[in-house]
Amino acid sequence: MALQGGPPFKKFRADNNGLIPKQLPSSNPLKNAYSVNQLNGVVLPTSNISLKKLTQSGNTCINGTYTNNGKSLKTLSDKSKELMKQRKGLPIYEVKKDLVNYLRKNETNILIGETGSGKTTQVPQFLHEEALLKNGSVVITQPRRVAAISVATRVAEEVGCNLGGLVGYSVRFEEMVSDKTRIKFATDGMVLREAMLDPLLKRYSWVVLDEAHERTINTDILFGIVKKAQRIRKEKGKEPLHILIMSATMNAEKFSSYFNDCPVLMAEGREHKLDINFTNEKQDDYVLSCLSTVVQIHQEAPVSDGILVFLTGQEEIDNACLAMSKIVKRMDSQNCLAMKICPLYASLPQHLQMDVFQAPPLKERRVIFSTNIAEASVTIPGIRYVVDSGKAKIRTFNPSTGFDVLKVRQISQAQAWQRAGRAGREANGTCYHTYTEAQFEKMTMMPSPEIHRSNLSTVVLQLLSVGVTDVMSFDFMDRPRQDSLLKAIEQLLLLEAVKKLPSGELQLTEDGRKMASFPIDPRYSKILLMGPKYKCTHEVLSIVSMLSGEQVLTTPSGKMRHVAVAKHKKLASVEGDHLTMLKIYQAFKASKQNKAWCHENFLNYRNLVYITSIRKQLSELCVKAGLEMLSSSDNMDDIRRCLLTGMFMNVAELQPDRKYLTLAHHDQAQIHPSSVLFNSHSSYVLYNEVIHTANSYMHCVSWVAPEWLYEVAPEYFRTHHIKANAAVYAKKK
Ligand SMILES: Nc1ncnc2c1ncn2[C@@H]1O[C@H](COP(=O)(O)OP(=O)(O)OP(=O)(O)O)[C@@H](O)[C@H]1O
Repeated sequence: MALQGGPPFKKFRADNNGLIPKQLPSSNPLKNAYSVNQLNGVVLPTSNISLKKLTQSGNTCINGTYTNNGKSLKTLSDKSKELMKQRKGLPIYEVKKDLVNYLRKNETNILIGETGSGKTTQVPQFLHEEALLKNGSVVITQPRRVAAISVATRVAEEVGCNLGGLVGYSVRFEEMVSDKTRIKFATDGMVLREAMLDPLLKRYSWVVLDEAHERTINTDILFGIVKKAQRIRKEKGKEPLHILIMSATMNAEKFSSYFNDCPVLMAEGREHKLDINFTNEKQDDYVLSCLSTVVQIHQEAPVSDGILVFLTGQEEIDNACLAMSKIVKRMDSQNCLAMKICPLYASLPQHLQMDVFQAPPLKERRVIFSTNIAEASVTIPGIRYVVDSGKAKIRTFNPSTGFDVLKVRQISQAQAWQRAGRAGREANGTCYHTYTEAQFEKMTMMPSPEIHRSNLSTVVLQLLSVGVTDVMSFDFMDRPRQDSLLKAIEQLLLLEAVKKLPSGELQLTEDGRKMASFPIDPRYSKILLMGPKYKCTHEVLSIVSMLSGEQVLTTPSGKMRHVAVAKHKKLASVEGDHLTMLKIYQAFKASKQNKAWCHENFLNYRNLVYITSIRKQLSELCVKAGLEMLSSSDNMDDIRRCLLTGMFMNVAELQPDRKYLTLAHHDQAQIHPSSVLFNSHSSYVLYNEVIHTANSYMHCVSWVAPEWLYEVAPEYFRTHHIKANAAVYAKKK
């Protein structure tokens, strides 16, 4: 069929004209792509054990009866029998006996196995079945909530229990656990929070740090925490804490050396074949390349074969979904198969995220456009094809502004491999990387540790709350830069979240302890803490929730653009973007969360619903922290004063040339055209972030009075001089 596609479609046409994506040998698709050993870039220490296919232990399911320590538990249903058959087919299951022996022998192990080999779902069950948990339980960390929930759901099914029974999960603001839970999947952030209350992690006999290669901040901190907990438990003669580090793609030598030269176990083999393809030529537009690849697959593959496409962010994904549905409509008229298109990103309401883990539709092809939240750990039913753009939004810290920004960047080889690994899980699979093999070779092997790319104040706060007082000498696997750590400490000192003891050690203040209980930037939690003082807890809760969610204004292109702009203007507040956010949130609540109202006003309904849920969760934490829930809906000044208590480091002053100068770093910046204050010239403004493109733009801006600055943070503004400061200061004196 003829697609009106243009060059990118052509590039992927399988028409033997030299434009077919390069296919690696199918007999051993990994051979010419990359293998675990190559990824390590090192020869593994000789003590490492390669777990080849060995005989099955097979002692957990005898004639359809599930046993634990020889005790018959229950007869398996047909579904469970089928699941048991699937389990036994997994490469990890085949080496169960050997693996369990090694795990029993060593307190710390590293396990490397191909994607889909069964590490995440099987190893925790082995620990339970083989009584390695003793009286404790195992927690398996995941960098993302969607993985924690979906894997827990699968393991509960395999074990034959309800979620929250023997198998449970714990993610931010949501837990499915009970006294019976022995196998718990949790986000790394949740385990870190548990460590704040119980630094020795006493309830666990095993901690499994899964997808360790991702090197999220939380996982990196956990490395140090579990290592220390293991050592102290040993010194105190307490029950040992076993540590297991797992991934398909990791630098084994580095991890082994950090964990006291622990052994590295390698489980070889994969259950299903995976074909890896690269393009022959560089692509100009990765979104278009992904769309054209999907179209090609859609024309050729059976309807039951699902496609998972990796793009970078919400907006791009929403646009890709829209573009795809238009393409399919055109194809429909030419008798093409129907397609169900699903977005998948973190700010999507959870029930929609989990929808993709349901069985795929029968008569439509399912195509999922996802961010990297589906990159590791997950098995999405029906996915046989992966299309990888090679890009992701990656957190980067700008030390001159003090802010983290998400930027579209090239992924690492390890991430490319993880993405490919989402196909070939239930059956043979194929991955199309929409970049050349030469481009792949140039990618870094591993993602750089997030701790090196982020605002460290949250990290320092977390370290202090788990009792690490000498932050500068914490056992980091990759130590953050000294100046970044010092800057983070300085920010926390300014926010009065920490204080310096005469010994030089840092101590959390009462406010700091409360701030650490909020899973948000310390600047935002400080604002919430100050809500009662300015009698506006409710208002700042709404604003902070809006700031923590995704963009709610939708601005279509074309004719409707000016209609949207006019509608948005009606919701604008003259005080600035923060109070505009409040107005929008309040109007949404007043509409009773009405979808049609959102549509009429060009607001993203889904994002507003998500923000409502964030607000609810933060509000519960405020109550837990003992904050008075006060409201001053008519006092706009006090609300901005309160915002300043956390954001006083983000103030800019108008200069005679009508540009602003940030007081923290004396950088020139302009108000971004999307701000309601664009074109206004208030002497002082509060901004949320400065984004550097060709110009430096302040985003999310509100005007503030100079005397408020002095009231809110007198010390800070004594040293960060403002023109009006001298007068105000003199008056106060
Ligand atoms: N929700 C699910 N539905 C169907 N099959 C599943 C599901 N979850 C897991 N599986 C099966 O179990 C296999 C092993 O999954 P598991 O997540 O344990 O592998 P893994 O080795 O941890 O992979 P990765 O390194 O990619 O996280 C999958 O390849 C798939 O065959």
